[in-house]
Amino acid sequence: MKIFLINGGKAFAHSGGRYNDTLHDTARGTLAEMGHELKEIRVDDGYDIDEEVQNFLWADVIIYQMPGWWMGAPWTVKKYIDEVFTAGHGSMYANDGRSRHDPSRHYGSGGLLQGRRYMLSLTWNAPREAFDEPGNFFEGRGVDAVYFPFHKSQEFIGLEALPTFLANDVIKAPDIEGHIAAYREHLKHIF
Ligand SMILES: Cc1cc2nc3c(=O)[nH]c(=O)nc-3n(C[C@H](O)[C@H](O)[C@H](O)COP(=O)(O)OP(=O)(O)OC[C@H]3O[C@@H](n4cnc5c(N)ncnc54)[C@H](O)[C@@H]3O)c2cc1C
Repeated sequence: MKIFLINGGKAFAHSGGRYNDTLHDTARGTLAEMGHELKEIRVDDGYDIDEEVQNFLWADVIIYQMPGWWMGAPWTVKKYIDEVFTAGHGSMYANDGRSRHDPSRHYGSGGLLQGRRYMLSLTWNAPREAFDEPGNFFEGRGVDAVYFPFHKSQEFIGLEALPTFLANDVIKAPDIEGHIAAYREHLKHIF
C-alpha cells in the first residue's frame, strides 16, 4: 500500500514537537517493516504545494500526525490544507458536488479521491476522559466529534476515515514508550 505520512509537529511555546516527531517515526518504522511504500513530509520544514498535490494523488492512505492546539489542528496544518487542497481543484476535487441538473447531488460530493483513506494520529494534553465521559469537557462526544470539520475537509476530497489514534496526557504525564507500543498495535491492526 502507498502511504503518505504528514508530520504536523512544531516547536512553539510549551510544545517541543518531539512527541509528534517520535510518533511519526514510529509510523514510518512500523509501516516500512510491514512492507508498505512510504512518502513523508514535515509541514513545519516547508513544502512545495504542487508536489504535495502529487503526494495526495499518489497515496492510497494519508496519515496526519499532529498536536491538538486550541481544540483542533495547529495553524500550520490548516495552512497546509488550505494551500494544498485549493491547488488540488480539478485533481483532488472537481467542484462542491452540486449540480443544477441533478438535485440529488449534494454539497460535498465532488471529491475525486474516492476509494482512498486517511487517518489521524493526535497528541493532546487533555486526558482520555475529557473526550469520552459524559459531563466532562467534550460532553462525552469523543475525539472524532472534536475533529468534525477536519474530517469533513477530508470527506470533501473523497477520502474515507480510518480509526483515529489519540495519545493523551502528553504534557502532564508523558508515556512515550506506552504510546509508541499502542500506536504500533493500532497501525498493525489497521494495515
Ligand atoms: C498553542 C497551543 C495550544 C494548545 N492547545 C491545547 C488544547 O486545546 N488541548 C490540549 O489538550 N492541549 C493543548 N496544547 C498542548 C499540546 O497538545 C501539546 O503541547 C502537544 O500535543 C505535545 O506534543 P509535542 O510533539 O509538541 O510534544 P513535546 O512538547 O515535544 O513533548 C511532550 C513531553 O514529552 C516528552 N517527550 C517527547 N518526546 C519524547 C521522547 N521521544 N522520549 C522521551 N520523552 C519525550 C517531552 O520531553 C515533554 O516532556 C496546546 C499547546 C500549544 C502550544
